[in-house]
Order: sequence, then C-alpha cells, then structure tokens
Amino acid sequence: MLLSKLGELISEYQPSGTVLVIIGFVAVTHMCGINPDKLRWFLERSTHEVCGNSSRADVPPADFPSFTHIKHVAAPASKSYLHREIIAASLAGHELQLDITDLSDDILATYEAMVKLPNQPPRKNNVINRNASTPERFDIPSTAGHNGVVNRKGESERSGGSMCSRLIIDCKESGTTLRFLLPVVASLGVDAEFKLHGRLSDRPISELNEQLELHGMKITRDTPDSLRISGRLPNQRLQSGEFTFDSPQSSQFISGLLFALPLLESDSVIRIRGRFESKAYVRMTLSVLRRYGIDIRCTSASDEWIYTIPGNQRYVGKVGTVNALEIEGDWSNAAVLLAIGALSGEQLRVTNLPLRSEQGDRRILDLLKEFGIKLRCYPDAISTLNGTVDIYPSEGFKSIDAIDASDCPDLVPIIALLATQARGRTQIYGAKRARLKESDRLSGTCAVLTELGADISETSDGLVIMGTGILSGSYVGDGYGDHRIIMMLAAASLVSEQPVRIHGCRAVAKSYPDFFKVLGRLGFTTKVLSDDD
Ligand SMILES: O=C(O)C1=C[C@@H](OP(=O)(O)O)[C@@H](O)[C@H](O)C1
Ligand SMILES: C=C(OP(=O)(O)O)C(=O)O
Repeated sequence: MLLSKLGELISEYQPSGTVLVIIGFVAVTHMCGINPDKLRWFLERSTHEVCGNSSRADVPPADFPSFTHIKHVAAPASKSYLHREIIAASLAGHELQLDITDLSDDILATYEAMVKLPNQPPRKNNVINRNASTPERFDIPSTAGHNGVVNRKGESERSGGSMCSRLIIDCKESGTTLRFLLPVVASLGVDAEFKLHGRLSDRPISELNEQLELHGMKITRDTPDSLRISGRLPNQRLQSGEFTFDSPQSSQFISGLLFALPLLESDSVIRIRGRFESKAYVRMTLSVLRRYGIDIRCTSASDEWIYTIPGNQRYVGKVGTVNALEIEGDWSNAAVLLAIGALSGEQLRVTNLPLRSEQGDRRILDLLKEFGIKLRCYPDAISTLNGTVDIYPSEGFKSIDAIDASDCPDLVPIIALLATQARGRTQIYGAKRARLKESDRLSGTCAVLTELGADISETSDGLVIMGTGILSGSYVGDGYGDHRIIMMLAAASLVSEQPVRIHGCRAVAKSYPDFFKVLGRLGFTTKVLSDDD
C-alpha cells in the first residue's frame, strides 16, 4: 500500500467555524495532454545537477524524460522577498501595484502600509510627499485596520474618512511588517500606530524600540496590541548614529534599520555582537537594497558584524509593479512541498525554485539529501536562476546526527516531521528563536508530533527525534494557529495511520493562502464534515 493512501487530513475552515473539511490523500496520477515539462525537456540543451550552491553540468539521468505522469507544483513567490521588494519599490517613489494572485496576509499587511506612507523623508519645510501632490497630513479613515483596502489584484481603494496626523498600520500577525516598518516610518518622520494581532503582541520588539528611542523616537505601548511611534520632539524623525545589538532576538530588527538608515541625513552604523542568527535574511535584505541603488558596507570579525550606511541616499528602481513572477520562489513553503514528495512515496516535481539563492531555507535541499532522499535539481532553460527539484521515492530515510537551525528557523517543524521517518536519532539545535514565532514552534511541534505518535522531545534550543516510521497516534487541534505547524500537520497525514484533524486551517493564509488548493491538485481529497463527525 502506498504511504500516500494512509493519510487523511481533516480541517476546519474559518471564519465559518462550523464547517469541517476532510482532506484525504489519494494517489491520483496527474494527467495532462501536452506536458509543459516535456516541452521544456526538448528546449533544454543540457541538464545540470546542482550540488550545494554551485552547479555543474551533468548528463541527463536515464529516467529523466518520463514526465507525463509526474505530479508537479510550482513554489509560490518568496514571502520574504515580496516584503522587501514592496518596501524598496515604494521607497523608490513608485505608485505601487501588486500583480500577485495568491496574496498572503503578511504581504497584504506590508502592501497596505506602504501605499499609505510617503516615499521620501520630509523636506526642509516639513511637507511629506507620497507623490508630488500629496498634502502634509494623511487622509486616514477613522476605522482602524480597514483603511487602504486592497483587492487581491492589488488596487488600493481608500474608503474616505477623517483627517488625522497619525497613520494606522495594521500588521496583522506579520513580524516582518512590524519590525521592518517601525524604523522606516521613523526615518520618514511619520507618526504611526501599529496594530498587532495574535502572537505578534508577545513577540520580541524591545531591543529595536530601545535603539529607536536612543535615536530621537518616542514609543508608547498603552495596550499589548498597539504600539505608537513619533518623534520625541515635534517634527523630529529618526536620528542617524550608532545602533547596537547584543545577540539580537530577531534579524528583522537589522533588516528594518537597513531599509531606514540610508534615508537619514547623516551616516549610521549598525554594530552586532554575540550570536547573530537568521543572518541569511539580512543578506536577502542587502541584495534587494543593492538592486535599488542603496550602498551599504559590511565587515565582520569573529563575533562582531558592522554595517556602515551612508546617509542621504535615494532608492532608485525602474518598476512600480511588484510582480510575483519576477520574485524568486519561496524555499520555506517549498520545503513543505518537497517533504510531501518525500513522504508520499511517489515522484513529485517542484518548480519555480531558485537553485542559487540567499534564502537560508534553501538548506532544505541539503537536508533532504542528508536524510537519504533521492532528488534531482536542474535549472530552467530560459531563466537559469530558476530551477526544478524532482523528488523520487526513497527506500528509507537516514537520521541526521545534528542539524543547526540557527539560520533556518522556519524549517524546524517540517524537518522534525521528516526526522520521525528516519532510522535513528536526529537532533535539531540552535533553534531557540523558533519559540518566538507565530507560536512556540519547539513546544508546538513537539506536542503535535507526540500526539501523532512520534518519539520526540524538547531541549532548550531544539528537538530530539527518534525515528519511528508510520505514526500511529491521532491529532485533533488547531496546530497552534501557526501556518508552519498546520502545513507540517498536513504533510504528516501522509504517514499517519489515523486522520489528522486541524481546526482553523485558514491560518495558512499568513504565508500560503493556496496551500490546501495545491494539496487538492496533488491528490489530497477534501470532504466537509458536520460537527457530529
Ligand atoms: O526577515 C525575514 O523575512 C524573516 C526573518 C526570520 O525571522 P528572525 O530573524 O526573527 O529569526 C524568519 O523566521 C521570518 O519568517 C522571516
Ligand atoms: C515567522 C514568520 O514570519 P514573521 O516573522 O514575518 O511573522 C514566518 O513566516 O514563519
């Protein structure tokens, strides 16, 4: 029996709250007439197998062109790059449009904020400009959270409202939106109130706030779900200078400042000492900034990193439309798709993957290989930046002694699931910050996999998993409302004897609104349950 026939996933979509949907995975062969992959095969002159982050030409594998019956799925656009691109394109002065079909909640939060912000710091007379004709004050409807409504095609509609001088930014549950836009707003000299939802009100922010306060800003937190920022003095904006962090709890503090500090009148320095985790995300920030003409110099020595940021810079970019097709694929979400391939016992092709990438979560490729999962990667013929990964049925997974997750914290839940299928003991360490996400992802992952029957335990900074193979427990719950745990649970249904029941699956919209639709296309079937089922 195929593993893929074992799993059954039951989920509840909100906000209806009463509708339960059963999703069972059945091995449905993908049927297609003219196969685009086959066509691409003929167009390609050569195939490359990519090892690590370097690529070498290779002869095509003997079984390579057998495309017709392969299930395939394209990775969605990278959420992290989308946030960055929207901010940079907007600061470059564009009338921002999004061309994205499956817009996630997090990206919507950043977009809605950026279309309301001026794109340049105030001029000497303190007039703030969104565009040439924008007045000094913002037109902000009084209903917080629903202003600047954006349809999913990306057109901004303002619903009218009163004039007030404080901008409302609804971050939803997006840490990136909050931590990137706090410094950006401060650099633009805008008084703003950030609305925080779900776990975002508990996630670390004080280290960034302290630095902003040391540089001319006043931050008030009257309630946990709201944070206000303004200049300490009237019309004061963020002051340049030295910003210091000791083992920062989030790299997003650094990325946010890197977006903001080039806009200040004088030069600044960011100095980081101690442990600097999730560094790959800062590299992503720097790569976007470079494309927008922003000059930042980095030096590092043992446990100190210094970013030197000249002031008075301007973002320069050509396009005002952020198009999902021009953003590289998301390795964090692709990791779940690749794991589904590995666990299903069938061949799966994941396309739209940047084989060379700054994304730390590209690490999943190396981890899959270390787990002993057979895969092949090859770049696209037209844009060699993009590539495809084929996952083949594998005999059995090998455990991995030690996985340092300090640069890829978002992979922790899905790695833990893969480790349950490996022969032996796998330890994940360096993942303390996984506790500081949409949920405590170490205890959440440990709890849900334990309920499913896995042998897993928590350490202070990671997880220890003894591979057991097929999981014989059962799970009913909301996956801690955490998109990454919910997606991992969906994948776990492939190796679980009992149904996996997830309430509130809508939480996946934080990063991957189409996730369950994609599962449907891959052969998972859905069934609506009544409350009595
Ligand atoms: O900058 C980014 O895009 C992100 C940085 C990481 O956060 P930390 O730096 O807080 O680890 C990551 O977990 C998050 O999902 C996205
Ligand atoms: C932690 C995440 O995002 P953010 O920090 O932007 O909320 C995530 O997407 O897993």
